[in-house]
Amino acid sequence: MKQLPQDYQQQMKEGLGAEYPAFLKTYEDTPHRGLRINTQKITREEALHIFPFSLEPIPWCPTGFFYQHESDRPGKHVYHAAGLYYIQDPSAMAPVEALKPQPGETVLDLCAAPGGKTTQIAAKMKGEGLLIANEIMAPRRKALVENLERCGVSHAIVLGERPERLATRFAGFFDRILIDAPCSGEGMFRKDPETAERWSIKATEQCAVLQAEILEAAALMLKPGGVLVYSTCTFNPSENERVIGRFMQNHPDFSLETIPGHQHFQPGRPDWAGSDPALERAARLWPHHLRGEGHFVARLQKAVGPEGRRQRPGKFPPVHKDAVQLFETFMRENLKQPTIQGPFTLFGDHLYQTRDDLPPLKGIVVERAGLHLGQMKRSHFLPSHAWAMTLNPVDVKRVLSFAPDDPVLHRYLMGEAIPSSSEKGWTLITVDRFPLGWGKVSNGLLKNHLPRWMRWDAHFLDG
Ligand SMILES: C[S@@+](CC[C@H](N)C(=O)[O-])C[C@H]1O[C@@H](n2cnc3c(N)ncnc32)[C@H](O)[C@@H]1O
Repeated sequence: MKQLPQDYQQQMKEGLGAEYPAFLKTYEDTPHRGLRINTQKITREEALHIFPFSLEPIPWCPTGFFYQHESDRPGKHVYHAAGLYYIQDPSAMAPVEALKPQPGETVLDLCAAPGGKTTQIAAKMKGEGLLIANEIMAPRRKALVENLERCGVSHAIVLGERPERLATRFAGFFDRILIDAPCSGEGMFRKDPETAERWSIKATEQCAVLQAEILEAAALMLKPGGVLVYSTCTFNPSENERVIGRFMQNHPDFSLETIPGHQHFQPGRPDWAGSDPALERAARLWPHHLRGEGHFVARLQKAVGPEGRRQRPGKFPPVHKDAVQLFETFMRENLKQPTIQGPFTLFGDHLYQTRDDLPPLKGIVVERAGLHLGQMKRSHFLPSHAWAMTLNPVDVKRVLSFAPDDPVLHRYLMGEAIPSSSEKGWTLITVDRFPLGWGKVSNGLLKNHLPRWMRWDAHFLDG
């Protein structure tokens, strides 16, 4: 890797003292690679049985595994397109393990794109409860939506707001909140050397101001008794212990908890923040102590107390009954039994399954009001990719299933139409029993309905 910024080296040397040479040496090593099994689609046991990769458990995440980058290439396997796993830095799996979201809860992922941690939360919630994924940057939101679709997440709403604006609607609303904060990214210099080029002491100070603002907004949105996890991928104490230390001083109703799995990590460093010894309960993930990049994780609990008054639920635009009828006709014609009930809402001509227990969202950027079901055309309904990825093939009338290495399946993934003698109509394409997308059969040909972002280009499998 290129030269590390001088100021950065100096800062790490002063902080780490005798440990510094071991830390510096990690920049000569190849980063470790991880994937996380998406247990919303496949059990850990079945995954370990069918995945053709050499996997080794990641000690701090039961669904996480190290893989061999050169020989495995999991990003190029059909099972990736089917959302059976998410490729994620091993250390980045720690914050959601610390958050411990449960099925049925109301959870906010406040800085969500590209969705590594949102999909991890979703798997833990097993599709039950409400998951709000917020991402302020529009292009990053697109990647977030695509990852949620690929992983078959059905119970998420995607918003795109500044945290303080969200706090005006969601006061005291969430059981758990994750802040995977924007940061100076020092922990990623090895994996992503460009982050080092953007680094400066001034940038770390600006990040610290932003992080404190985000924490304040999140604190307002947490229910009494709720849990908040704050994480960064930087080593800088000004963005870690100092942000949390100041927050704790100003919020005596919050306590710092030892994170689950703490034994795998190093303690937080109150001595670097001139602050509360309780900061040792936070965790530092160091590349010279474990097989992963640099991370910081702190878990805070809000004291139990009376719940404040919630805003009355808002209403999404109503859906004309003709639109619902068109969708129900589609379900009757193509599914063995209806799998979706309302409430529904329409954004333009796009139909969503949404919720009726949300606060009013007028004026808030809503990227996805729930599960995107499809598009209403004049006389028919065009089903969405997002919905296909949540379906259980046993509920679908026409299914075309392929083995992972079938060349015809690879042509489908490249966006081609494929010959088919199957019955006419909408058909769910699967690899083994896992959905990949829609096709529509007529006149001996299956027309391809994969969205562009899902399609492999001609060189995808090269190299
Ligand atoms: C570390 S990344 C999140 C990674 C993500 N949690 C994951 O696991 O895939 C931080 C995110 O915070 C977003 N962000 C930037 N400024 C923000 C702000 N003022 N408030 C909230 N989020 C912000 C960035 O766009 C970025 O996507």
